[in-house]
Amino acid sequence: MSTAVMPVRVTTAAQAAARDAAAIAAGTPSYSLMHRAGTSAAHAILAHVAEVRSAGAVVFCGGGNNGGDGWVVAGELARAGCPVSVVEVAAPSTDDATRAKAEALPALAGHAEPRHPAVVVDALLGTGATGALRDALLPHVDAIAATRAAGATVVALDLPSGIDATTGAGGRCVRADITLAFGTLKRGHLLRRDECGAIVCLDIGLGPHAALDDGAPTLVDAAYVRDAVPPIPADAHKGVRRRLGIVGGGEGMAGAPMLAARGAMRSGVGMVQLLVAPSNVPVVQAALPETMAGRWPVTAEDQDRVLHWTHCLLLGPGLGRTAMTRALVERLLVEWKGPVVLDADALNVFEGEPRMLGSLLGARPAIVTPHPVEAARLLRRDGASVSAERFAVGAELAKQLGATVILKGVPTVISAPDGRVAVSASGSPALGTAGSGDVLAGIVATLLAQTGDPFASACSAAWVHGRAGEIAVSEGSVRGTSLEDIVEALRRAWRLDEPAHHAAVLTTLPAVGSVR
Ligand SMILES: NC(=O)C1=CN([C@@H]2O[C@H](COP(=O)(O)OP(=O)(O)OC[C@H]3O[C@@H](n4cnc5c(N)ncnc54)[C@H](OP(=O)(O)O)[C@@H]3O)[C@@H](O)[C@H]2O)[C@@H](O)CC1
Ligand SMILES: [K+]
Repeated sequence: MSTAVMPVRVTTAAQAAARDAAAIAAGTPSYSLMHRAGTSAAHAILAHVAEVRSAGAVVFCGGGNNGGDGWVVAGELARAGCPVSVVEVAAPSTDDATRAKAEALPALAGHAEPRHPAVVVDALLGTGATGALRDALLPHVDAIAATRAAGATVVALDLPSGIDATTGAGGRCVRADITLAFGTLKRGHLLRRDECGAIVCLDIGLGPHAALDDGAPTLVDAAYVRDAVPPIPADAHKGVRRRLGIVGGGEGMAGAPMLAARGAMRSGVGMVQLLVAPSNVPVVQAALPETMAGRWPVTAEDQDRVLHWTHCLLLGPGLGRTAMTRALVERLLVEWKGPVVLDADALNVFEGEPRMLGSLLGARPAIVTPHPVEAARLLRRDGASVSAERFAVGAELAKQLGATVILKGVPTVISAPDGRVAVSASGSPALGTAGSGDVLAGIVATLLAQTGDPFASACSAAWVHGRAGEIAVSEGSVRGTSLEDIVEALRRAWRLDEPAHHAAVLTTLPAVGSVR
């Protein structure tokens, strides 16, 4: 079992408040959390938008503690010499916000007003907001948007106002270029990447209370993957790097298993064997000469050959949703007791029968990789509700199947049958294309063959796949990035490096929405 450390949690509004409360109960004064949040935010603004020193900032403060954070930011920026003005949308209604305003006012007194501010700080609402934005705030949201249109960088404190921290719901809301999240990432951030811009999670001094054991998922990052996936030893041969059998590729669908094979080959696999429709064997062999190709294992002899050879089976890519598929998958799951990854049609043929699939999987290391529509099919519910409740649905499916579930999406949620949940937020819209899931399946099956740990393999594969998408896009554009580029970018993604950041920064996520 992996001993990986994943310090950043993904919380609901209530889980975020519980962490603040736990730190306060353990002796940290609540104002010190607000002060730390505000000063760290001011430092982040100075670091990200150098022009704020000369052009200044305008800070929109609401009446709650999010507004209090805004007052701390305003005071700190003024003390750093920036021109600063505050738009007080509501007078402070909490003791901490009242104190924050009182401490900021002397620094702001007599300060130059920014004429063309470089930064607009959104401190209207944070995790305490409920329901849609009240009408009284709409002119301020418009004013923030207008200043952004004039060239200012919008920095949201904790989260863009108007977005529900727990559900991501919300119609009108602030559109931020940078969101400075306090202590934890909120689910709403990951569900509304377009509005959050780049996300920087700041340490506000919650200490061990940030990791409160209340089921809040952990965020997968490069450090986790470095810990979970062992380096390839100097004397590794193809047996050490493991052999992977991929069963897929029905007529007209030879591409899917080949993409899975290419994901595997760019993730350190030792050998791949593709078992496809008889008519596809020559094309697969010609396109990927470094793999072995054969026909679906229908006879006992075919079956023995692959089952004695492989360390892990990946079933599904391009297999086709047919009675033959159901029979083949069932038979292989009975004959093969080792690790398996099931994707696409290997899942689709168990529509409405998760318990049946679970009994075939038994207690072996197993991973399923549905997208929301496939998960909906398995559970016989609608796809929209699966997306909306992805945190709960992933966990439910994992329990029913007794397998680790990668519920793909933005964000991807990984659930283990024992209740562990993680989130992978790496990625780019460039990954939203046919064949992307096949590449992921090849990566995850390789890691499962090598580590035997389904949860660590699933988390690591999801993160690396997303990271390859980020890298491919950073070197070009979303529109111009093909799956080819993403497979190629795995080479870089597997370096598992991450941007060096300041000690007060817990993690960063790049802006992925509205990026060309
Ligand atoms: N110790 C801590 O907890 C720490 C908390 N921290 C910070 O505090 C934030 C949470 O603060 P919070 O709980 O005070 O709530 P907050 O987000 O300011 O909103 C409440 C205000 O919004 C109003 N309002 C509500 N709904 C609305 C709507 N739909 N449309 C319009 N208005 C609406 C509501 O009005 P009311 O309902 O009272 O009339 C009230 O005025 C958190 O995100 C982080 O930034 C950090 O400093 C670290 C320490
Ligand atoms: K805000």
